[in-house]
Amino acid sequence: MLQAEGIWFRYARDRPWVLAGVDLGIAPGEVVGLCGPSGGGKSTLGRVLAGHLRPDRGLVTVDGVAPHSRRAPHPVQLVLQQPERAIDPRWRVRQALAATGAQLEGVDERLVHPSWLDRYPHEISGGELQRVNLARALLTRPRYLVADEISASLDAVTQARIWTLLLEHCREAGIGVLAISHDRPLLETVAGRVLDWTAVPFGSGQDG
Ligand SMILES: Nc1ncnc2c1ncn2[C@@H]1O[C@H](COP(=O)(O)OP(=O)(O)OP(=O)(O)O)[C@@H](O)[C@H]1O
Repeated sequence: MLQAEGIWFRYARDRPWVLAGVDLGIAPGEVVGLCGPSGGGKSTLGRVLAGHLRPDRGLVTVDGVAPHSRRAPHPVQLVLQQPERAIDPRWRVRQALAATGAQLEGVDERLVHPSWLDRYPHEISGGELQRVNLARALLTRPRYLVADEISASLDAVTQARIWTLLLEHCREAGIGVLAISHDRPLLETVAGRVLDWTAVPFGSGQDG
């Protein structure tokens, strides 16, 4: 179980709280959608869950344990909207995948076509690069995936393809997913339940 309990976070002491007492639980293999207003703190929560940001208060645990080892890949992997910002443009796809430390034989050809391996990021399409980015996260064998607007810049067909691949992999491996998107119909298609932060706003500037 991925559990976030009483998470408070702000980017600086003189800034308003972005997350103010957020609780969230995601079971293995469960797909949870998160939508809400722009600037509401969804991406911030994703970064806290994946260990990129440390909460000011509260705890994130996976099966009751707070992930902490810097040597092992984090059990919660974050996949972002712009894969070109996540992958070094000077690396070929093969090198970007190998940097995870995993064996490349483990790369699923449904996600990454072998012909892409010797190309640079600018030599494959945006949708293909996002598939490489997703494969990179999956190669670390995460327990949970935070998919933050991963298909927002893609056309409808590519978007559907990415989500089909992601859901297939996560179902097979029992990976829980937090899907963050402005696209509520998309979330209702991919997720078992959708949390709407419009109804319960965070980041409303509470002091605490
Ligand atoms: N690195 C940062 N430094 C300072 N403030 C930040 C930083 N990143 C985000 N913020 C602020 O934190 C708040 C929440 O941002 P966040 O990106 O988490 O919201 P969001 O719900 O994901 O928004 P969107 O739907 O537009 O992506 C916003 O007010 C934003 O300006």
